[in-house]
Amino acid sequence: MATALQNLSDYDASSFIDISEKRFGLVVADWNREITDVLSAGAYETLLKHGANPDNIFRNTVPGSFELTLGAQFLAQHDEMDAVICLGVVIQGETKHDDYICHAVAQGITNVALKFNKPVIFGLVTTNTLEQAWDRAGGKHGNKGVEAAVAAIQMLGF
Ligand SMILES: Nc1c(NC[C@H](O)[C@H](O)[C@H](O)CO)[nH]c(=O)[nH]c1=O
Ligand SMILES: CC(=O)[C@@H](O)COP(=O)(O)O
Repeated sequence: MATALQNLSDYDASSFIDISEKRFGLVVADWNREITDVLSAGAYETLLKHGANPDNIFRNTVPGSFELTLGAQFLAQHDEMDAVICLGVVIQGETKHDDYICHAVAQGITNVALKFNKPVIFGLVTTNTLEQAWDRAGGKHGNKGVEAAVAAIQMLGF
């Protein structure tokens, strides 16, 4: 279902588990920082809203979305880390570079989740335009950071 038909910030919290003792890593790309900061705030506030302890949320910044995978692995490798949320914004450029980044990050994050057998969430905004990115960072389509935090909570209750 396209994001235009499913607001990223709409969800049903009725089945959420107690996350007060869960430890979350936030890995945030510094590229497009003015947007990724909004995604990060959305994820952080959603975790707190549903009972996470702020002392158990560990935010780290990486240079760009391509580095999200290694940043996620740095955190996921620790047994005490329960879930990792990766947040970035890749906006189509003049070349195919954005395609390579997005595909590498999607596969890389999947590999880290499978390797360490824990939720590693793909919170990557992959758009054609800056406007589309803002639409998914607190705009008309909601906040991808909220969606990513909800996915982490839901997977911890799997
Ligand atoms: N163009 C975007 C990038 N590019 C940088 C890469 O992610 C990476 O940091 C670089 O290739 C060095 O390894 N990153 C984004 O997050 N968003 C973009 O739109
Ligand atoms: C994907 C990006 O925006 C950046 O890494 C490269 O853009 P471009 O393809 O215009 O060089």
